[in-house]
Amino acid sequence: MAFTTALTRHVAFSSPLLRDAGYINGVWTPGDAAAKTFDVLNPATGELLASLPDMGAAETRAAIDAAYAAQPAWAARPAKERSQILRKWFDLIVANADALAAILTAEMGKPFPEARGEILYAAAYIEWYAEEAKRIYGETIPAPSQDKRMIVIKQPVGVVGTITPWNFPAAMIARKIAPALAVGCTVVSKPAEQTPLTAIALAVLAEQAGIPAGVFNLIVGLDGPAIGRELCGNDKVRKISFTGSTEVGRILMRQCADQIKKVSLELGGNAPFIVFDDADLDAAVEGAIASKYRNAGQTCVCANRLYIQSGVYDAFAAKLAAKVADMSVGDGFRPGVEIGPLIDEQGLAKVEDHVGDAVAKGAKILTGGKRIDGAGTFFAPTVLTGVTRDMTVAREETFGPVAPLFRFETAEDVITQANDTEFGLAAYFYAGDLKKVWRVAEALEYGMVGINTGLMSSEMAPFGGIKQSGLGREGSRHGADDYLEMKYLCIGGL
Ligand SMILES: NC(=O)C1=CN([C@@H]2O[C@H](COP(=O)(O)OP(=O)(O)OC[C@H]3O[C@@H](n4cnc5c(N)ncnc54)[C@H](OP(=O)(O)O)[C@@H]3O)[C@@H](O)[C@H]2O)C=CC1
Ligand SMILES: O=C(O)CCCC(=O)O
Repeated sequence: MAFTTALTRHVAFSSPLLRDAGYINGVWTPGDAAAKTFDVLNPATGELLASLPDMGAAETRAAIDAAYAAQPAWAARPAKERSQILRKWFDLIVANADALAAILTAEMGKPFPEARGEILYAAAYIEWYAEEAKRIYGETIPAPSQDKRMIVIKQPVGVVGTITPWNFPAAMIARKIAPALAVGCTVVSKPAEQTPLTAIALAVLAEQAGIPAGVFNLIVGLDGPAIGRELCGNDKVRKISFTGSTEVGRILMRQCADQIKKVSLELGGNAPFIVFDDADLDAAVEGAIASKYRNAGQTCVCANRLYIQSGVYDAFAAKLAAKVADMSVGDGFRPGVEIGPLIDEQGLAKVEDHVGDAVAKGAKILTGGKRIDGAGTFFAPTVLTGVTRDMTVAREETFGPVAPLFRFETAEDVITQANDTEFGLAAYFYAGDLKKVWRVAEALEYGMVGINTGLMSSEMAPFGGIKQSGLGREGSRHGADDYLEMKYLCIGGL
């Protein structure tokens, strides 16, 4: 049986959106590996949700061939037509938001309202790039002589391979596929093994929207490395777009080097969240909760290190701990739950390890600090004080609901500490003084800086990092550039 009653109990109304297959060249196919399957579990209960075909390199190759064959005709369509098809996909996703959110909560664990928010966030990227499809402008350049004209046109890069993580099973796919399809690329997409069902449901709606066969292909499977090797090594694929760990990003970049394949990488973070003495403290606490505990702390832009200036350290810690202690933890389908399970045992073990290391080196637990016994992979939302830079939480992304509070004295000192990491994705700070706001914003070595806010993601803004947090930007008008080649035309003899 492909889908279990544990799944249909939650998502019975959305079963028309589910298939127990990958999607290659417009056909739902179990692939050559039909005999092999893999299990999708609900992290809140440990229950089996579905068994899916475990596809690998052979199916990936078939999908690449289909995408390669479909690409010229897709690119040749007027931009307005591609735009209208994407717009229809957006409309269908919004119309099915509850059903999609139920699938997402069942396989990933985030609370249902948060899952619904993610579905609408994912849809917003599709809407945005449906609009941008019509605005891929070139340029004319004043020529150095009268007999010439110089023009730049933009063309799609070709077939794109996307590899995405489990923490945003809808949004990460949407923000890669939408710009790719909008500008005329075709796609072979591989979702994380923990969360393939949301991807399948999005593909079902893509088919209904009229996205032609071969334009969007989906491979589901356990063997990420084998699928990745095929995507990176196959010369019909012209670009890889990846979101996930820095470690895997590095592997993919190396694998793409042989063919000088384009890469977009959205990798790990180690976000500082700084609260200065002159900040609005209540707003800073709200911002810290929004940034730190969103998705149970499992986002690459979650605050990872909270730096609090001495004058407000104790007051901030007390206010934050009081609110965090009240957060409701549980199955994401239960009304009122704010923190769902972590994705799996491995994720839970990493969080336990970070807290254990901090406590062993002298940190104090104000609230939380331990796993919650039971079937699911739950960790109590935690606040740690007395945290110092020799602790693992200072260097590594925890990816869990743990707020470690560091104390600092001066702006110069905190900027040095905040920048003392190989990562450079997101940073946040709360301050009142305008001069300080500018100075600190400019000094932070990050791709994105939230100032007096803990949430800044939007399809309208360029999302991405510097240093070892990645290459390229997703969202905004800049996000389309990652899927375009520039071609210079020089017309002579005029
Ligand atoms: N930037 C971000 O948003 C994310 C960061 N992370 C960070 O990474 C840590 C580990 O999480 P994890 O889920 O293991 O992240 P990974 O980077 O391992 O997984 C992300 C995606 O990459 C695939 N993948 C894994 N190995 C390869 C490979 N060699 N070649 C091609 N694709 C591959 C995975 O497939 P499969 O699922 O089949 O293994 C999945 O689809 C987290 O604790 C967190 O710190 C994790 C997720 C997202
Ligand atoms: O962790 C991630 O990579 C997803 C980022 C979510 C967001 O867009 O804010």
